[in-house]
Amino acid sequence: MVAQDARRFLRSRVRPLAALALWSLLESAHTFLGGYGVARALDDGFLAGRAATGAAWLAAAGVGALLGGFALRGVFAGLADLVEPLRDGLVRRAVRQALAAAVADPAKAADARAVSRLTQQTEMARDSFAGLVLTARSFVFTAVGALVGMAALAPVLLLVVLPPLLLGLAAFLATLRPMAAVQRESLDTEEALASRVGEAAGALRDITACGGGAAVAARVEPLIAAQERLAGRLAGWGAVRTVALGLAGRAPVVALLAATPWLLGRGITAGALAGAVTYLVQSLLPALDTLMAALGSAGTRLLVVLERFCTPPAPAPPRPTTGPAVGDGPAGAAAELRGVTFAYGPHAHPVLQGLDLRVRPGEHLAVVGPSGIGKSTLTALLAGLLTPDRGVVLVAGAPARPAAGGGPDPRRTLLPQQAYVFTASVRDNLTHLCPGPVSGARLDAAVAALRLGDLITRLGGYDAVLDPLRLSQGERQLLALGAAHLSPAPLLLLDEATCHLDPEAEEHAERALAARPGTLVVVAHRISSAARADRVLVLDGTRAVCGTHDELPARSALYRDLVGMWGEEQPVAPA
Ligand SMILES: Nc1ncnc2c1ncn2[C@@H]1O[C@H](COP(=O)(O)OP(=O)(O)OP(=O)(O)O)[C@@H](O)[C@H]1O
Repeated sequence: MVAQDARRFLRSRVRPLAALALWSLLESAHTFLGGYGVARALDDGFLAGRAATGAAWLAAAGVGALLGGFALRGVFAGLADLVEPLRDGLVRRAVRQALAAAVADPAKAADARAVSRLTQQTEMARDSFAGLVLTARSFVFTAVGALVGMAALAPVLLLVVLPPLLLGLAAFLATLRPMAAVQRESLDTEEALASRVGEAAGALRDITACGGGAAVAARVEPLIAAQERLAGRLAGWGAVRTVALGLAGRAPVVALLAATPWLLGRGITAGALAGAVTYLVQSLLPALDTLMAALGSAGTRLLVVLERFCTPPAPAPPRPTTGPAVGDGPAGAAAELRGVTFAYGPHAHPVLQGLDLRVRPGEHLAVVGPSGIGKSTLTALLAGLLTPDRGVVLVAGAPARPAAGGGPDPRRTLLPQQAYVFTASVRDNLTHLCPGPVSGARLDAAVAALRLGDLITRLGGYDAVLDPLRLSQGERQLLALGAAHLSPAPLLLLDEATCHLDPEAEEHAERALAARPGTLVVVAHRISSAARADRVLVLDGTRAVCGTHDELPARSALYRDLVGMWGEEQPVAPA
């Protein structure tokens, strides 16, 4: 995959590659002149007693160095044409992958990996690629310049220098593939180890409480052992690579020195020998060392980053579902859960699992179930205060999310058991969920609907300032219910928001809120509250059943028990 993409990219960048090659060719002239100038300066100049000629050849080598500098400037300019498009392409790919993931699962929070890909990883790929191109190109053209120079001085020099150089390079190239495989395996093991240790770290308290230390250690230790073994293998390959490099870089110098008497006997001049040593020590060795360092660090980084980009993201795991949506109805639901699974923590038992639910516009739905079964969790998910681990929660067709800016959400109002009342006028307490001013007539209508008149008179009228500490729990709940009635949100979620009212006041409040335009979801505190609703959702472990109060006893043993055990006026969920 990476190789295929790399080939396609390089084919699309023929012009910048050709420009780089031309500049590099000019740079190799500098290498050529470096050794050749030294040889000629000795043979034709200083050793022949012609100092001026010697100095002229040295000057020519100096001009070669200037030419090399000029060529390097061109190389850097051409490099940008090759490297920047790579970065742009990777950025495009990262954006496409992030968008595809967001479209596939709109409720999921933004993937942090996408941000890392867009910023750090694309920069890393660009820098590594630039470093590799620079060093690989420099090595190739330096080698060409040096070998052509030696051939120009005396072809027999190549006979001595080339075999150890080629042997060393072949050995080095042979290490690339197995070393990359070990490196990849090592990275995979490292990631697996990090994720397993991360899992364990998130559940240390539970592991200790359950005495699960040995079991966790048994899962982690094989990975640590594998990592240690792979680190050893990597070090072994690193040693082979160093030997190969030593062979390619140093052995030609040793061979040349060892063959000097033989070469002198064949008429090779001292100048040619000095030129050859200059090529090896001044040009080839540094280029080889830089290439090795670059391949070892930037090469590995580039390979890993490109693999991350080129491997298509894993498809989202299939959504677990408990069958057809509870409360199926026509499209355009007021609120909807699709395959929702939620747990309080990565290792906690899910409170809801694969729950499908559709609440119709204008419907009055009651949610019942034993204490701790997940009723509040369900309302918090509908309110967008919690995000499902899997699946989607939609309110009026859009993912449920907390309101931007922290203000009241125009799509839903959630009243918890602890009513929110604050030190301000009665009017402010009743209208704080409304975006604009509320007319006196609307205020009066809501107060009448909820029968709050007596309470407000007792408190001193709409403009009296409230002291929340002097209100009873029931009075606070009544004021909060008044605010909910006035709120324009089409979805009203009551999470035991009437638990401090007597059954009669509760019935009146619920009927008033159900009569208000919009949809009402009530976590029922009494069976009478469920009996009033259009439908009842019975939460039973990770199972859920939805139906009318009349049909549910036949369909849900739990509902039958709830009705039978507590009677019509008793709490559904005992505290
Ligand atoms: N913030 C939290 N962190 C961890 N676990 C939680 C948290 N909130 C609730 N739980 C657990 O999740 C489960 C469901 O809780 P939830 O409050 O949704 O149940 P409930 O049916 O509303 O209960 P009740 O009728 O008592 O209010 C319970 O086991 C509870 O202990």
